[in-house]
Amino acid sequence: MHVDLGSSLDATPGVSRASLERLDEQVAAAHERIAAGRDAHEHGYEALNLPSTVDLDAIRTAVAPFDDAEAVLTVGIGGSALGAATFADALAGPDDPDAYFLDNVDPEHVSRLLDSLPLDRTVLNVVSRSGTTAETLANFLVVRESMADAGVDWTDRTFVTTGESGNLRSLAEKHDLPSLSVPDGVPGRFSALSTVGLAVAAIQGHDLDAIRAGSADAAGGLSGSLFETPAYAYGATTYALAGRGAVTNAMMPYAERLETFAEWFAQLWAESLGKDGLGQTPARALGATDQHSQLQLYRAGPRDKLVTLVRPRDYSDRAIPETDLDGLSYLGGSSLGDLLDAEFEATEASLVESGVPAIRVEIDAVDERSLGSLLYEMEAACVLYGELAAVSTFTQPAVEWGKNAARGLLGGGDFEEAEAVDQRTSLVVE
Ligand SMILES: O=P(O)(O)OC[C@H]1O[C@H](O)[C@H](O)[C@@H](O)[C@@H]1O
Repeated sequence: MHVDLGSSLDATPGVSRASLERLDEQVAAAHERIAAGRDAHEHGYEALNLPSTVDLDAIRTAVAPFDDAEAVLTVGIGGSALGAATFADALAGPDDPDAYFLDNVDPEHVSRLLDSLPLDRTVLNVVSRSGTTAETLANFLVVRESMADAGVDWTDRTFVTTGESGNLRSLAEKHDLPSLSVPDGVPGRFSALSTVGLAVAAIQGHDLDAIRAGSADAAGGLSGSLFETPAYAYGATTYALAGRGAVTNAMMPYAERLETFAEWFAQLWAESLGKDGLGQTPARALGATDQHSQLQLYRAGPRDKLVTLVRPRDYSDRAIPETDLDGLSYLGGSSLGDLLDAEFEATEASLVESGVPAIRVEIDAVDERSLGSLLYEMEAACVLYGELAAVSTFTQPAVEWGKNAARGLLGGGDFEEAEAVDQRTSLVVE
């Protein structure tokens, strides 16, 4: 990824080149810590070793029985869905099996989706690192029943990705299902480049080697200076801006195919860095669409934001037909890509003009190699930010609290968090 920090210099809030140079000493120390964590295979840091540890052949072998699939339905949530969905939405071609994701338990949505799928030609991909997430297991039971009702032997159509033990692992063993393991030490939101994120890409026929090559390039490029490492430039600058008041980070790709990437980024940034009263709220926007809605706030609202503008440098373009319609001739002979690029640059300039910090992130193209690199570098940026902020990047106690409360309410165990539900105050207005 290519990072241009220029539009964040001297904004309000903003950083100066001198302050980034001072911060670079802390970046060097954080880089040492990250390298030591990777060498010792520590929890979380291990995710940054995935380019060399992921077993692509194991993924290909696990999905080989499903080479006739017309659709792949992933049942998973959070880190067990968003990485795979990012690849699927970015890379999908017209002849690929369709990818669907059940990452919610909205009953109407689940029923409608199941009614629309050719279940006898669908692969069911059940993913849960812990093997205990209620939404995932409930959806799995519902899909399994639908398959049975449709006369489909679900054991022929299902594969599982989970930890070495737990409910899902036992189920896979009991029914002799093809399965993959979630690698040790890799938290869900850092697992896009592992078995968790790559199995759907394999079923869709995408180039796993190129994804890995892109992430390996990025891993090889990590150095002790933010001025030499795009991932650290992004992580250090977003950290510095948050400390100066930019507590919201609007992630705004200018490519429809990267819309899900912004969702993936939101989980990575929010769950990893939202600790101890610190963090930076990820907002999701899409260029150019959200120029016509959210940009007003970004430019003229509270001075608590930075905008990350993302775009591919190369894409297949489409010409705009010539026209003699009054006032529109300037569009004719141009292209949709020219227009989108102009919108990107105009938006960046408008933010600079009003003093709002922006960071420009460019990738070569929306392809396997660039995505492997982009996801790896955003993970490295996040880990660096967490080191600089001294937060526990790889845990999510606040999320676990809510999971326990919900499980307790459903009678899934004795969880004291569930008591808080009865203790809430209500103030009803009808
Ligand atoms: O993969 P699972 O164990 O089912 O977890 C799925 C998700 O559950 C929780 O909400 C965690 O906070 C997320 O980080 C995780 O990605």
